[in-house]
Amino acid sequence: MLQLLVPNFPPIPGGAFVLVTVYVIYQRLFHPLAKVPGPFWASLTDLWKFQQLLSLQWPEKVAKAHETYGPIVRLGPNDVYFTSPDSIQSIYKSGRSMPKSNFYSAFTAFKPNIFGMQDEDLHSQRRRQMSRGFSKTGISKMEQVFDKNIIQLRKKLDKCAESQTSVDLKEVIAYYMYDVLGEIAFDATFNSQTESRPECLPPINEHIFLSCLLGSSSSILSVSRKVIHHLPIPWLQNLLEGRKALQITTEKCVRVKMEQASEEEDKEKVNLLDHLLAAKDPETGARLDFEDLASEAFLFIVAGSHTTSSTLTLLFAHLLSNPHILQQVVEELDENLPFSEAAYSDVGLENKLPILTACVRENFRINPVFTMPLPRVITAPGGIDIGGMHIPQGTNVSVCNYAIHRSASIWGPDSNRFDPNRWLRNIEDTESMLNYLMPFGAGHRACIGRNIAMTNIYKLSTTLLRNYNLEQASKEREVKTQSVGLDELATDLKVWIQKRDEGNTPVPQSL
Ligand code: HEM
Repeated sequence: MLQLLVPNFPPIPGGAFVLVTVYVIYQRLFHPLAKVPGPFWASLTDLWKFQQLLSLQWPEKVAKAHETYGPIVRLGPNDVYFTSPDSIQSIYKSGRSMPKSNFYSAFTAFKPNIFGMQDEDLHSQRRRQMSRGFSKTGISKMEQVFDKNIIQLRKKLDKCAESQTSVDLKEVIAYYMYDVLGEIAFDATFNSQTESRPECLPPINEHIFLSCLLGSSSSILSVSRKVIHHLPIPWLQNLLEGRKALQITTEKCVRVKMEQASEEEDKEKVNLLDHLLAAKDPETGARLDFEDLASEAFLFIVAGSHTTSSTLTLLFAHLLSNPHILQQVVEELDENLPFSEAAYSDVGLENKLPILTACVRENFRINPVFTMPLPRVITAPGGIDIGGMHIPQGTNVSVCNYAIHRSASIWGPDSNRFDPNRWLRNIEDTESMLNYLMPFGAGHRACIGRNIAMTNIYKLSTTLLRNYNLEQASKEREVKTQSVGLDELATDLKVWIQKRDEGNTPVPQSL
């Protein structure tokens, strides 16, 4: 009798249809985040994020979603993104009550390192163990490594100037920064400046892209990490091979360093790994094991080299695309720095060079390179209010730095324009704008390598702009980027180089 009343649907698709309908109705109408606006598909599935990452335009897509839906946007079934003015404080500066989400587990290559750790106690212990290496005193001991590598870079530029051949600044800066990182991280000599072959550069993009893709569906991470090895998809296998290659390089460097360290117990600690090799657990006195050391060494390369070289390349790209601003920077350098030093010290440069400083900040604002999601989990049992909306416990919440840096309600209607002058108007505006500038993240998990990055940015930009005339070889003026979670200039940055004589200020052709 029942069979006569119930239509004869094939059992599995029919059941699936009902389940999907119930799921959609729940996510759209009854889920605690149902009222948060956002793209339809994003409220149903993490695949929306996956797809945006695949487009290599993730930060632009997040900014666009904010433009369409407002300062609070649901970009995953359990993910909410913010550009409201209070969001940086609420999400990143609330300490341990907002730990990192499971997204970060996707970055684990050996053990979780300081970047990926979700255990807050372990994180603060590791950060203490590392902090001396990253301090101002620690960095001053690295100065000779920076200078030696700048001199090597200058030799390459001198040759190009003499032979009147163009040079790709993006490439030479990447070689410079990789060599610097190898030395300051664990005394390794990568020789990429000497070899000058793109294959010498580490496959950082592969590792970051793989991690961001896997992390975008963090609830199924333990399964996807295993399954991915068996998927016959060449580009995915390529990403896995990239991560493996990075692991092998790091393992080799750490083993060499460990052997040396056992012979040089009392030697002055200059590189970052030295400090970790000497670190002891405050309670047990135990040293870090090989995997701990390799995890952190892996991170130094991944987090330090490409981020800094991309930032520098983008800074040069913006200056070369805006010749009138470049000229102001060069005039400021001419007034403040003696001619022809091999490499300038960065001490005091930020105050001495307000125009360059404004350009550095504006470059960080318009093109922060660390644009991957930086999600935190709300652990407060009753949830918290952010941007005037109540967000329940267990939700992943993020600020995409690219999106908040482009928010017209914070930066004004010209928020998409590279305009360093916005930093030079008055001190009150500058102080308030700095609260919304977060290229290095914010709060207790913010970048520990910030001073290393800033030292290199100031040293290299002043040294090159004081001693060379640079002119973009291509007529392309628009600075286009692509993102695998870390952003970089989408094209090369070919320039013509001319060595400057004292007092020979460049006159850009387009002026
Ligand atoms: C322009 C260059 C750089 C940028 C834009 C940058 C950006 C960032 C950001 C946004 C974070 C925080 C991520 C989060 O909240 O999850 C971070 C963390 C970190 N960065 Fe950097 N970084 C740069 C250079 C460096 C350098 C040179 C090093 C080291 C050699 C470094 C090492 C680290 C480490 C170890 C962390 C984890 C800190 C922690 O969780 O306590 N970074 N970086």
